[in-house]
Amino acid sequence: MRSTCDYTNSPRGKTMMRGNAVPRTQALKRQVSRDLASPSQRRLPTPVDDDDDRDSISSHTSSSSNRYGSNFKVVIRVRPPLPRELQGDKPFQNVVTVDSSGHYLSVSDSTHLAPDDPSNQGSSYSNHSFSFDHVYDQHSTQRAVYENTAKAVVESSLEGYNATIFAYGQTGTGKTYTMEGFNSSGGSSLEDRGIIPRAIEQIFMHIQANVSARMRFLVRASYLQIYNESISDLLKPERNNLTIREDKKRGVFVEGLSEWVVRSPEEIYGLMERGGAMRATGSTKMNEISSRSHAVFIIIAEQSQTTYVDTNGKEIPLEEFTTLVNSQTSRDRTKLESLVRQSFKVGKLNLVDLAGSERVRLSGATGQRLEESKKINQSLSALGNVIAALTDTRGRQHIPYRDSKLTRILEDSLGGNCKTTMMAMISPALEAIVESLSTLKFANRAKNIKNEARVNEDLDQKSLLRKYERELKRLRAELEEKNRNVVDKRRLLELDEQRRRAEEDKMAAIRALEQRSLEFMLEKEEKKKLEQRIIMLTSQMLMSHQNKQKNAEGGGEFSTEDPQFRLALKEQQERIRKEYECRLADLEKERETIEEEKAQVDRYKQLLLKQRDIMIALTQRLNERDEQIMALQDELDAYDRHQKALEEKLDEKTAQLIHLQRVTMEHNATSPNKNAELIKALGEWGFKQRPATSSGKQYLPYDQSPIVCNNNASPKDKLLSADEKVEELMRVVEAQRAEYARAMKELEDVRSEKVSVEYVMREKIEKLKHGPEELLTKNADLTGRCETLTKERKAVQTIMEQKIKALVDAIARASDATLDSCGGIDRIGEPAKWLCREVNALQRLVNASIVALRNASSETPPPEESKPQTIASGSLSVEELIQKRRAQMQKERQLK
Ligand SMILES: Nc1ncnc2c1ncn2[C@@H]1O[C@H](COP(=O)(O)OP(=O)(O)OP(=O)(O)O)[C@@H](O)[C@H]1O
Repeated sequence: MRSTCDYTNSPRGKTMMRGNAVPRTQALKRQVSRDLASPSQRRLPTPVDDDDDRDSISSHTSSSSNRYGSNFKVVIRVRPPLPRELQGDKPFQNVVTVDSSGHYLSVSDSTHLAPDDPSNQGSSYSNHSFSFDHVYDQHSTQRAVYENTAKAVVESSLEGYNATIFAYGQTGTGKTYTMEGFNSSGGSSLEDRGIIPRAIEQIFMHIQANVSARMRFLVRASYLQIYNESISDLLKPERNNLTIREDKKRGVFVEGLSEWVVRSPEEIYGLMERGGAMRATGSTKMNEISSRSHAVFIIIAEQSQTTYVDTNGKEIPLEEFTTLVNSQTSRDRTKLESLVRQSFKVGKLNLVDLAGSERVRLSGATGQRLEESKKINQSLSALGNVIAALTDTRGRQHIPYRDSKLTRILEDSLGGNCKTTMMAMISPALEAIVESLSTLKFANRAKNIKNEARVNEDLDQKSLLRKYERELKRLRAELEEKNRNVVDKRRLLELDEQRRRAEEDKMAAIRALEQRSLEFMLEKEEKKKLEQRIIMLTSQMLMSHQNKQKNAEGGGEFSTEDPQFRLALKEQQERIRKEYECRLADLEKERETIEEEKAQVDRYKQLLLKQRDIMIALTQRLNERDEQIMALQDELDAYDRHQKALEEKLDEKTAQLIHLQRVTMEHNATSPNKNAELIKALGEWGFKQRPATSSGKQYLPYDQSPIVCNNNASPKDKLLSADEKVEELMRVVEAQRAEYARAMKELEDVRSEKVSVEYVMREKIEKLKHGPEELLTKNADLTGRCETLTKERKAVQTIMEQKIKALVDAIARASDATLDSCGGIDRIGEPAKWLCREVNALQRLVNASIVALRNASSETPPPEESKPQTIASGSLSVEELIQKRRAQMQKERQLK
């Protein structure tokens, strides 16, 4: 029996030709055997006869090519036979034939038989032909699968579409291998890389090629698995049992799923590896490492594109816009922001590796594997139901997306806003023919799903990239603002520095001005002095000139015997002497004043010392007072204690007295019982009772009562009767009353004395408290006055020194002038020499008085200042000056 099923001749894959078409079967059989005989000439077996074949193929092709623009593509991949299939009990039988065009495949369960094989006669035989967007045979490489199928899907995600690639198929057919590229037999190479790593590379290559100032990208990734109908985050394993939500803006999404921003393929590989390690896998008979969960790797690529337009809205290149910006002032630049247009696109790429359907009989699953198997098959059957509902020719009805987590997550990808590619994997082995056919039929049905994909423009401003851009813009503005502030601060500091320098310059100028005016004053003074000196010298010169004239008239000889000369000289001497005496008298006066001041300072010092002593004495007295106070306090305490004791004693006595009075009164009422009571009371107080005597006298007198009397020792006549005793006691009471009054008085005295002592003490304490303060104030006053006096004294001293110096200079100059006018020291006569000596003597006197002045005014004069022969301001003494001058004049003479 032979049967042929053709799933190829239907643009929507719905029209299936079933039945027993015997004549055509023969032809197909021949065709298949031809293909197998010569792979190079392999052609697609078609259910139609040879003549119709080409037409049929072209129509398929056109039908298939029509699908090229579809948003839901279905491709098949036939994996190579596995070692377990090749080395099984039965010899391996390949049942899948793939057309060389890469769009068709046929599955035949008798392909091992030659068409003319006589053993084939009468055996059962079936053939199934399918057409898909692409069919990869077992020789197809990972690269070919990616380039021909996945690349376009990834590209669309980069254009802003939602895109999904999901691998479907029986367990062990190569889903994980196709998606990830892992080869369990080991020896994985770069060429083995599957769709996910290649997609990542493509995404980052695209970014690298397109990223610019106008184009920015942001990539983030998530990884989840659906295991036993529970969603967990593979990159955050602690996040389990996640729920699926849906909203108008985001569509269907998993709440709480972590998203990871990635900047390089390496980062994303890291995530893949981490998630892959967390994925549920297990070993089954069908697959050594079998995925027990559906895994979804999500890559979201966001991109922002900036365009610039001119004021007319026409797009302009960035360079032109930059020139425009640079030509504006900073205020106008903000207006240019309206000429910047930004668009945001968000593309989402779902890379789904489904768990494989399995027949429990074949996989040998038990226990946990069996449970997993059931759940996997359940969700895959829900996926089948969704696809069936989506492709139902009766029109769109309820789509049971909510029947499983898988269909819910893939809602957008199945019939929604997405460009989807379904990759169905099959095994070429005969033993898997049932599963392969089931997969192919499933895929064939899925071909008819229609998706409506559109670019996800981020109109709601939800994209992360937009948020980042906004944040960046804000941060940049902030940075700019801060920079501006920094600049302002720097400028402020500069200005401050300039102001400070200007202030310094101003102060320096003021100081210079002050200095200059001081110098001017000094110069003025100097000038005045010079003028005086000139006047003086002129008068001297006049005099010497007259002398010279006279000398010339008298024979040209200088005569000291001339009475007129002598008179003039004497006058001159007199005048100088008076002048010096005058000045000396002034100096003496000033010296006296200073002396007085010094004496006063000494007095103040003495006073201060006294004050200090007083202070010390006061402190000592204070201490003594403190001690006194303490002692008095102790005394007072003692008084208090004494007073208290007296009071207690008095109280006691008063009580005794009252009682005695009471007893006496009662006794007076002649009551014998009371008498006994009195006797008892007396006994209690120490009055010892004598035994009764015949005479009725039985009480010792009071002065003997404190002593217990010996009967034999006490004369009977000294004993008292009761009445006598009472009388005596009355006397005693009286005496005690008097004693009490005295004690009271004493107490009063003590009290009053205590009060007066307290009062005196308080007074003294107050005095002691305030006494030192007053003294301190006085002391401070005195110190202030001392300081002022010291300052004044110093000022006077300085003035004196200046005056003396000026005087010395004047003397030196006068003597020099005198010498000059006389023509040198050798030329002057005796009187002039005498005058010089006088001058020198005067100078020495002045120097001595300076020293005396300094010694008098300074407590510890510096040693160099105490040199008597040195003038304070100059380094030479008067004698030295004269010597120097003489040497100079001698030199001049020699030269002449
Ligand atoms: N195209 C191929 N080329 C070479 N080896 C392949 C190919 N496809 C699958 N295999 C190998 O087949 C075995 C099973 O593949 P894989 O694990 O990918 O299957 P699966 O469909 O993911 O299974 P499951 O559903 O159980 O997880 C692996 O050893 C894999 O290396």
